Amino acid sequence: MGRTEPVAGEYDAQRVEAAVRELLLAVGEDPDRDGLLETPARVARAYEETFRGLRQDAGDVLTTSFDLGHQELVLVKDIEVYSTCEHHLVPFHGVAHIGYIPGPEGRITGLSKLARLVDVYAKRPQVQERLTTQIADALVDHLKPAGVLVVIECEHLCMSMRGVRKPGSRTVTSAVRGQMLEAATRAEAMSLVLRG
Ligand SMILES: Nc1nc2c(ncn2[C@@H]2O[C@H](COP(=O)(O)OP(=O)(O)OP(=O)(O)O)[C@@H](O)[C@H]2O)c(=O)[nH]1
Ligand SMILES: [Zn+2]
Repeated sequence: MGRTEPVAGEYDAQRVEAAVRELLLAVGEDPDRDGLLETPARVARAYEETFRGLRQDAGDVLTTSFDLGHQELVLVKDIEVYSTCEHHLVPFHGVAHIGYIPGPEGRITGLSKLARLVDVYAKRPQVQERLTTQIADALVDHLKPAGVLVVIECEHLCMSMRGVRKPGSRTVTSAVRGQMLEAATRAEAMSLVLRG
């Protein structure tokens, strides 16, 4: 079912731990001081979660689908997104709005599965554009919907806490597929997304 995605290798916690120790040394810290002793192991545990999506694909989460014969828009708004910018390895975070119109086969997925799908792609080194299109394409592949709209709004900490230092700016990306490309349908979905 769906297109095959590259599956990452096993998560190597020991290697992450060694790399974090090396990183601390490289920035001039002492990884053997009291407060940092457990940090490499802690970061290794945390990164397992932060990058868990590398070892998952959409088929792992879009497991439940039902045939309800409903062929109108389904929109889930304000799904929290925490991802990691692949350029600086710092977080970007915000919300995703996912809308789809079931296809003639009428397949509907559980609402929670849409939020899980966001995490499959967010829990990887990412750029926001790719995150957006991967979610849309996964829905197309797995649910065969008549149309899909994915809108993501995020603040990138690489732009807030360092570099250009512009806290509060939000980046909005969208991916639109199928019937949702039609002006009236898209306008209806977007007005629901923007309605706060
Ligand atoms: N298109 C896109 N750009 C991103 C994303 N996350 C971070 N970036 C940008 O990636 C760019 C990397 O630019 P570089 O010039 O290689 O890196 P840099 O010297 O650290 O750049 P500054 O952030 O401007 O200090 C920056 O402009 C970031 O704002 C994203 O999700 N999408
Ligand atoms: Zn960045």
